[in-house]
Amino acid sequence: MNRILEQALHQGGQTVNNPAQPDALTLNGVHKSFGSFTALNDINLNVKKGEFVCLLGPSGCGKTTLLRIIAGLESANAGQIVMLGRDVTHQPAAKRDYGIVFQSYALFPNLTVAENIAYGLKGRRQDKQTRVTELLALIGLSGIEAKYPGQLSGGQQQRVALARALATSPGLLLLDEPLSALDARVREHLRREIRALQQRLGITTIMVTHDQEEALTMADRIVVMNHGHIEQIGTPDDIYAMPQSRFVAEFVGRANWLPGVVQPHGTVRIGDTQLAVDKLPPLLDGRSITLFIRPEAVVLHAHWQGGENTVLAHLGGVESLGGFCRISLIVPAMNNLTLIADVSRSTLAALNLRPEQRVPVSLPPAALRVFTDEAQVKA
Ligand SMILES: Nc1ncnc2c1ncn2[C@@H]1O[C@H](COP(=O)(O)OP(=O)(O)OP(=O)(O)O)[C@@H](O)[C@H]1O
Repeated sequence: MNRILEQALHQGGQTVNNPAQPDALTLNGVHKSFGSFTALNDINLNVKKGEFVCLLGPSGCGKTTLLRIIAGLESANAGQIVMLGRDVTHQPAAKRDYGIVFQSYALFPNLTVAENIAYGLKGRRQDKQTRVTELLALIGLSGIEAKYPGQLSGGQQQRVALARALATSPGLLLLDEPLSALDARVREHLRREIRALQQRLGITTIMVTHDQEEALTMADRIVVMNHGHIEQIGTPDDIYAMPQSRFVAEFVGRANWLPGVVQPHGTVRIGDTQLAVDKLPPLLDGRSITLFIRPEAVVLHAHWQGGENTVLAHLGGVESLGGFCRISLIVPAMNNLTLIADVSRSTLAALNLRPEQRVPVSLPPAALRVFTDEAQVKA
């Protein structure tokens, strides 16, 4: 029997799901208020074993509060928390099987690396030493047992904090913005390391972040939060390509928003331009809607060839963003609307753009999504 499940049954935890295949974590209707302020409202989430889930959202959206509720460091006002089939809603933190890493390194400064890692371990001294050696090898820092946290870099301290969180082989790893105090280069490196380690160990992980790039590159699934509720749960691809709300579309990646009116024959009119849209939802005739398209889906042409959804634009500006370029374009036939297009450096070179030039621009019908008010409308 699974060690954690066995432990759960010994502890007398209530088995809620099918014990043969329980999810690593289930949240049912979690609610949290601080006085009259609602920090979390009706949070429902299932996390499968071995999954890496990111809680992503702007400052104050409730992601840390949710992580703390999962950890038992904060209590919910309503709802249920189930870990591996065991209802832990009313269990204290010490009875929940997880390791946690916080943003600030939270290592004991007066203890050595070995003592920090072994802090939560029980058993014989020799066994602890073996485990510490094992964990230091796992995080690529063998041989630093005797050092103190103050003698380590920020990235090294976070890796030690990670080793400490993994020391008891917990069923769940909770990470609260573990990389945000580090500089960009170390952050990127550690991102890859943490993800590789998580996959190697197959440990279910929930990470809080406000950094969309971190979530998109690390997570199996992303939970996008806003004002205490979940806006969308999906894979990074889903979240990026099929945002269900305007909030998600704007928080994750860049977007062009084009206000238009749906025409009876199934196109969308913006100024003097009629745009074809794949899967235009029915029942919208005559309604004002907003079209959404990602900047990299906008296609620029070196020469006018006409074609569907192709218009001429004035070049507004070109911004170099390292690996790619962001081009702003003003479209007279679409109420002088400004479009943003992201293109590779080689595409830009091939286009050979000149300031006075009119650039043919296509908006592929398959890349256009229809939003009314705040939500995406699907056909
Ligand atoms: N102990 C508390 N007492 C009162 N309000 C709180 C408390 N803890 C959190 N809040 C409020 O609840 C909201 C959510 O806070 P939380 O820390 O979960 O947000 P967050 O999404 O993690 O943001 P950040 O990235 O800035 O940490 C915030 O408005 C915060 O001010």
